[in-house]
Amino acid sequence: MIPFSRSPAWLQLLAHRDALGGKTARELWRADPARGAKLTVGCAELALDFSKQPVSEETLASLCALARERGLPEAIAALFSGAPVNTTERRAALHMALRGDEHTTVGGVDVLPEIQRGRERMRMFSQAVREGHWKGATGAPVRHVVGLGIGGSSLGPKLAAKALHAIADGPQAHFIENLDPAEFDDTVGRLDPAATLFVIASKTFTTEETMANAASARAWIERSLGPGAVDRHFVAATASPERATAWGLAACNVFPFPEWVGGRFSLWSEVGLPVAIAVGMTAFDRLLAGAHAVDLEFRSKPLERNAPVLLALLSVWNRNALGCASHVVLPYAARLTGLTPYVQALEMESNGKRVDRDGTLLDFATAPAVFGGEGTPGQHAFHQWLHQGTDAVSSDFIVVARPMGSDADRHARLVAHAAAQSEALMNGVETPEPWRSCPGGRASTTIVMPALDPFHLGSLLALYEHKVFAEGALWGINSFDQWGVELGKKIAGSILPAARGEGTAPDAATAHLLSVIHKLAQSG
Ligand SMILES: O=P(O)(O)OC[C@H]1O[C@H](O)[C@H](O)[C@@H](O)[C@@H]1O
Repeated sequence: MIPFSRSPAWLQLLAHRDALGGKTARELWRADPARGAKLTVGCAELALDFSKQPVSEETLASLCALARERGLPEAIAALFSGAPVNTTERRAALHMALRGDEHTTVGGVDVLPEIQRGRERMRMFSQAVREGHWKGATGAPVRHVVGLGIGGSSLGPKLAAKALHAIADGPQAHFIENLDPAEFDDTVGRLDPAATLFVIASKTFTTEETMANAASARAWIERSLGPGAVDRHFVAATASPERATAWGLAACNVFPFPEWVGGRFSLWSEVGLPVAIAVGMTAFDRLLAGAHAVDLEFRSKPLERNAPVLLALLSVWNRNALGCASHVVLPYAARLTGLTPYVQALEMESNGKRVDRDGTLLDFATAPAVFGGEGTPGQHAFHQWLHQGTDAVSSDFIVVARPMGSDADRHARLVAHAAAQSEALMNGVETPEPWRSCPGGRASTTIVMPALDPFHLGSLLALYEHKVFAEGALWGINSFDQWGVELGKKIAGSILPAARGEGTAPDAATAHLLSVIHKLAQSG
């Protein structure tokens, strides 16, 4: 395939950009006051307002031509077919199958029966825990469920548990990710072991942080309830069930999920168990249904009205034509605080790549740095950089239409701030005092959710998943592997003896750093 940077449709887009002559969304709005309706697209029950992006209808048409030239419709079809689109690991990426009821084959095997079995086991187990039929070793019902996982095995459940707090009527969900034992101590310090259930979520069941936290949790349970208590206080969600049983879990406490579920796409699988326990399986089903509704649209809607595709095309436009090296995700909802790290992992692990699917070094930029955080607190922290910093940046605002708390007026104020920020970023302001002036011309999309509930949350997350896949397909990269994270893990292993003070560091720079750390450790 011709590299993205040399594809004729892209070269045409660059010429179109030059012809636009830096026209901003503000100028485009002046020229066409009906632009709002034309550039607002529905996605399941979400609405995406693209009208503050510096694009004309012609730009969007050319971007869609780029998508066709890059084979995006074929890539979407391949994704849904169960083909091994994750080429370096020779795996399908079929997380969509977890939220639908279609027969899809992977390697000649229909995956639906296995998925339905898994969903049924989740339903029965979460119900038993929520209704108090599943009891701890002392006979006490579960009041706290603690997810032990990291990365893809934690970000999704953690985000969803917090986002759905308003309907969480089961045991309280907690999450421990860090290798730093302080997080473990601080979390379990407030819990009663007799009423605590741990869900070890790890696709590989080898990840250092998760296994360290699982070992600490087992010691904590055994210390107060005895060695026999493990069976009543631990379950696992994993694609390596044999490792989980080798760890000491009864086979009936292991909830396996298939290899073709990528870590950062695993919320929809048994990894979502802490969420199902906290909000109930009916609500979890709605989360799946909301995501499924987006899957259907992504698969079948024309590119011109296909929201994940348009998000991806605009991202490529901002990144490669307009030079935005960073992208901010700004949910105006306190309960959506987990969205930014979730999207960050999705985008940066999937598309933070420097070679294409054939291994050829790329000569164009890929994933932007993603950061951000909830509005309005971010307005008092990093938004200054958005308004007056020297770098080009694009933004996603996420607004919930219906009030989330008890005070409707405060919700109106929250909405006003979200709208004000995107307007200020687009329009800027010119004043005689240069330090007050804001240049404007910053691109943003606003995603409106009718309500913060399971269905719309599912839709929002699937929207981002498919955006990231489409973007990777346009660039010609494999969005489903993450080899870059392995190097640091390997080096940490070789440094560990020296970090413990029991060996020599593998290189001079590390030896120096460890000596500084060890010296300060002893100084207290
Ligand atoms: O689920 P696990 O096998 O424990 O993996 C947890 C996480 O760690 C890895 O290093 C990857 O970077 C993530 O994509 C993955 O989700």
